[in-house]
Amino acid sequence: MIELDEVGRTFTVSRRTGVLRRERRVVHAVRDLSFTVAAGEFVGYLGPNGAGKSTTIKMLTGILTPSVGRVRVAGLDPSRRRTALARRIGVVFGQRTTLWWDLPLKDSFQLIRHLYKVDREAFHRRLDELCEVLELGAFLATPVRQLSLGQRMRGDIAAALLHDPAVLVLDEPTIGLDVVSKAAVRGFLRGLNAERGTTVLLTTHDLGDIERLCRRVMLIDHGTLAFDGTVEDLMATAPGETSIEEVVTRLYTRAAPS
Ligand SMILES: Nc1ncnc2c1ncn2[C@@H]1O[C@H](COP(=O)(O)OP(=O)(O)OP(=O)(O)O)[C@@H](O)[C@H]1O
Repeated sequence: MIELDEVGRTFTVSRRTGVLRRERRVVHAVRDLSFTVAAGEFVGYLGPNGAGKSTTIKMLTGILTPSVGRVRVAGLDPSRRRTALARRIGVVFGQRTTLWWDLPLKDSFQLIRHLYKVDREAFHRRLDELCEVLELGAFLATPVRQLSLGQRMRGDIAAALLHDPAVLVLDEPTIGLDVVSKAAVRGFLRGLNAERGTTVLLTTHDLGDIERLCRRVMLIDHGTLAFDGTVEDLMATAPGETSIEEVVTRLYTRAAPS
């Protein structure tokens, strides 16, 4: 469902070093990154700040084009087939909303139905299901700006799934949520993957998300894949450690590649 083959992405940044002088520097946000995610997998994508996670997600969703290498999502090249891909992928950014701030939640959903050209009957069926499992009923008529963070996040997740995508990419979906809201979001995502077979790629700094949801974990560091395996394999990289926080801290603090 997701394929990356020797993908690299660089950015050129320039900074002023004198009155008339600028220094240009190439940042390798992602380099030589290869992995595949099969249909129905639930994969955690971990890495320290600046490791290259968002850059990867932006390439998967077609926002950024790779500098080198090949990306395929649902068989499509994301940067060339963004419209076709939009029908197959759902994306949730925990730090931003895709909903219309001043509109009631249900109006945002209607706009999304039109944008994605979702058939009216299929839309209402899907919305009813999502309202039930995400418990949206009580605030469907509330403007998004009046929603609590937990309510807004459940609204954003529903919005990403109204067109029933095969792949869901989540960027920190539980950030800032209290324990009850976190448990609700996690329970929903687990059910979505188990019951509908939706492929999920989850980026998070919350290792509780990883422990509770992901069978497989990929860890990116300095733009390259530093680990790919099960949570048990991850724990086995630091024998004697019992907490995932400690194991991940060890991996994050390893020497940077030259
Ligand atoms: N538009 C850009 N221009 C220049 N450098 C960039 C740009 N976007 C990302 N970078 C650099 O690429 C590297 C990877 O950034 P990226 O945002 O992908 O990391 P991340 O793993 O998502 O980090 P975080 O966990 O902090 O969100 C960083 O060194 C960052 O400064």
